[in-house]
Amino acid sequence: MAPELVPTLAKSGAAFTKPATLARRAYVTFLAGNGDYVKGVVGLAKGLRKVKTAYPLVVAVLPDVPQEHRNILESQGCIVREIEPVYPPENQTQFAMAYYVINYSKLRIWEFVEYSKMIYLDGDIQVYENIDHLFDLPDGNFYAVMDCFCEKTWSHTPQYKVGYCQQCPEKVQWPTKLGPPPSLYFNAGMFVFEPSLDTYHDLLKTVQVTTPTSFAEQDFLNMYFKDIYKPIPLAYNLVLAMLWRHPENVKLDQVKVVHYCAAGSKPWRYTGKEENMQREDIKMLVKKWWDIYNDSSLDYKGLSGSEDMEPFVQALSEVGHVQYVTAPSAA
Ligand SMILES: O=c1ccn([C@@H]2O[C@H](COP(=O)(O)OP(=O)(O)O)[C@@H](O)[C@H]2O)c(=O)[nH]1
Ligand SMILES: OC[C@H]1O[C@H](O[C@@H]2[C@@H](O)[C@H](O)[C@@H](O)[C@H](O)[C@@H]2O)[C@H](O)[C@@H](O)[C@H]1O
Ligand SMILES: [Mn+2]
Repeated sequence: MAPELVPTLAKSGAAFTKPATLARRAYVTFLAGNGDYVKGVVGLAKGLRKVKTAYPLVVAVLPDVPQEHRNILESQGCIVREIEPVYPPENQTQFAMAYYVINYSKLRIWEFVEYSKMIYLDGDIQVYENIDHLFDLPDGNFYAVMDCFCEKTWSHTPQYKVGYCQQCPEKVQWPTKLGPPPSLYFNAGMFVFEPSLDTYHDLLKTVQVTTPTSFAEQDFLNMYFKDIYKPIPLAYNLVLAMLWRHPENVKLDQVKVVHYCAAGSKPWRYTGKEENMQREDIKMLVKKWWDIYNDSSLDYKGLSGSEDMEPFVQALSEVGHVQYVTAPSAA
């Protein structure tokens, strides 16, 4: 049964179109376990509300996410969808982080075909400026931001060993003796994609015949979407290590999305003890995350709380399954 669509009324007013012609778009994130990542997802839900996105946030939860956490997410206006885990084939691979094995379950989001276009965001991401315009990128491609190969987590790779990084390909040339340089490689913490059952079934079939590698489903997605991957600017997914690895590529005041993936940078676990965690920019970004997380004015107020919701909209929303799309206000 299609999930209850939680209408989000954009400040620009809402236009109604018949369900058949809805622009079915949503943000989606992934939550596993009964630990503290739920704080990341609550922060993300509040951050998206703060930037007045016109679209809902779907949370794909593994069965081990407790009901209490699901209730918290629903109380924050999220659409909670339970998914089954996806396990890679038995293997001897040493993942860069042991828990990365659970990230293969992200692949279930291709099954969410009630949406025509989705933006995936890790739970350790925060959106500080509206990025709804990314939904208008041309269909048929996979959009994401290029990653960096300079962190120790990459020390097992040939590019790290020769000092090559796609973020500065002119600095250390890719040695021709190693063949062609690696294809452009994206960080899988944020991407724009189109759910499709054909793609979904092919992904799951391909995973079972693909030897896992250290960055788990990120490596897999890069291999799978290599031919249709289109890089988008770093402003849409600032992998924090870029601040010390490639500062020349970062214009922090233009960054719209921050990915708290550097060791020790998860705001809800931040102690400041790890390498680079005492940097002023890191401390500022962690505070920025907490300011949103702690801002009760950003809590979801449900339908009754949307005082600017016209009575007509209120009545319609009570029949459920209505998704609002933004439209230029008449004024
Ligand atoms: O215990 C966990 C580990 C990961 N995740 C989800 O999986 C994503 C990817 O893991 P993580 O962001 O820790 O990887 P990183 O980007 O730091 O390498 C997280 O953002 C969460 O959305 C989760 O829900 N519970
Ligand atoms: O399971 C593999 C993970 O791989 C990625 O994280 C890594 C990777 O980007 C490295 O390149 C960075 O060096 C590292 O810091 C970062 O944590 C995704 O962000 C995450 O969602 C997930 O897919
Ligand atoms: Mn992440």
